[in-house]
Amino acid sequence: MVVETVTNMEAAVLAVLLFLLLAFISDWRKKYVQRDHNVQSSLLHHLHQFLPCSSSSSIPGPPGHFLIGNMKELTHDHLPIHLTNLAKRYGSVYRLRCGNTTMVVLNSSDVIKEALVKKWSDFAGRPVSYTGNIVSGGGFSVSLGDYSEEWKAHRRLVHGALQRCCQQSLHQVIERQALHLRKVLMDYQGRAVDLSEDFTVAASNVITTLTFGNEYDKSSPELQQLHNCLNQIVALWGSSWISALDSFPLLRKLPNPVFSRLLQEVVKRDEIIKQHLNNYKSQAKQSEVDITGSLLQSLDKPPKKENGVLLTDTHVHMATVDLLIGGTETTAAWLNWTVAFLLHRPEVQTRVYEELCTVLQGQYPKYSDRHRLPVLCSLVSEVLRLRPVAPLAVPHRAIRDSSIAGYFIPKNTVIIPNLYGAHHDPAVWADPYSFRPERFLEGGGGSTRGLIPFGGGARLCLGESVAKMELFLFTGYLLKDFQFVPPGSEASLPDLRGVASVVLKVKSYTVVARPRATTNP
Ligand code: HEM
Repeated sequence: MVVETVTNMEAAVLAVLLFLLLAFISDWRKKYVQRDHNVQSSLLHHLHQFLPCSSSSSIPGPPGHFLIGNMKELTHDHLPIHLTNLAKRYGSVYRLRCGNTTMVVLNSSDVIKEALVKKWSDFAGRPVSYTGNIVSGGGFSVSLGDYSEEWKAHRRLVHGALQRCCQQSLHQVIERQALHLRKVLMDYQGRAVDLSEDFTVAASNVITTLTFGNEYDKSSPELQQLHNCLNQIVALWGSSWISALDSFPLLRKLPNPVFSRLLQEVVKRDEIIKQHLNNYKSQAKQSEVDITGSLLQSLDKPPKKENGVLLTDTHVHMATVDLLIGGTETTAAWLNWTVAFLLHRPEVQTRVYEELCTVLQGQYPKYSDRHRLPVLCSLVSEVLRLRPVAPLAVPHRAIRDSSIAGYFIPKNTVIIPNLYGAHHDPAVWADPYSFRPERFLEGGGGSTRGLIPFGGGARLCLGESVAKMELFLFTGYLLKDFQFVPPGSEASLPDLRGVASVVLKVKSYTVVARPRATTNP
């Protein structure tokens, strides 16, 4: 015990010295958010050398290096692919150690469902951290808040508001944005363009309409400010300069401009959201079909206490942050992937278009038409399978001792559900790396039962119903009116490997949206 304390102290002192050294020799004041990943990785790599490794367990896993454990495995630029490759050697459940933290990576839909769905109450926690606490406004967010009575009441409140709005207003809101997107594409008049920003604006407008009662133009300074701020927070929080603070508390006493910047962005975020919510409250049009209206009205209704938990404006505030962050980049990335895959297999586009023409005879699809449009649905499912946009979900934490696939999992183990790996499991999917939507059609051999793009159990994506309606309607509207073609030769086809961060995105590419002959200008 004494030896361990001394070792920890030495490690902390060495870490501080190393941190200072690295801080001075690198030009870290410049562009520290976008700066190269290698410098950050090497910082963590060095710092983690000084952490003690925990004792071995029977769960298989790659051998750890002296002092740094398996840190190197986590610094790969495409982590989901790397973790999936490790599963080929170590099986569908393996462990990685980083400092004092043991992570268990789950790589098949069976083991992920065992943990997240069957044993949901054992694995519903989130890892608690110093910086996570700051980003989540003191643990008040649904996505990062740890499992507790308060968290349950909060999630239930937001879930209820989303359900009401799905039933009453969501369809209309998405239709409006899909028509707006159609106009934006028409205005490009067949020029080759990168559509990623237009997809982001469309997805974001669905959420801002539901939360603030407002939609924005691509050029709107308010929208730019909101997106920049939220994207900065996600990028800064993911940087190693920040995660080092969680592992090495002593570093919190040192000046850290990246951390100061994170604090500033969080303050800015909170000001923006507060202002929008205040504007919303002063509007005459607030109603129960908006998420915010619904949330606020729930707070106003006595009793405010759910199971002894008092929900406040802060919960509404953080729920808005959750929905904006969770509901914008994910949906937008999925739309961008869909067009990218369609450029590689244009005959799939033709099949969807023919189905839309035959079944709907010139009308736009309604969500209730989905049972009559199996080809369109198969496209949605296949893109969700091949490129689950949240490829490693959000880490879970074991809140008590438990087991997965017969392995003992001690309390506080961090669980990484590798959704990307599960969706490429050759035991479940024939030819798993190929884009073949037809696998989901009758006789195609694939089943949506193997899909888990939204996670599962207590932490199932809160926006699953919103997202499913968006993916179906946006794709149906776009493919009814446009044929997507590459701007030039085969060489201009998008790179399908992707860039993996919290969200798995396609590398930027350009495309021509050619109006169909049947499309009215
Ligand atoms: C293609 C679209 C989307 C995908 C693939 C997706 C996927 C996911 C995944 C995998 C998780 C983590 C689940 C876990 O921890 O096990 C998650 C969480 C979450 N998502 Fe989504 N999501 C999408 C769209 C949305 C939308 C549109 C919203 C909001 C309207 C949203 C809000 C959230 C929230 C709030 C959480 C945190 C839930 C919690 O911790 O309890 N997501 N999502």
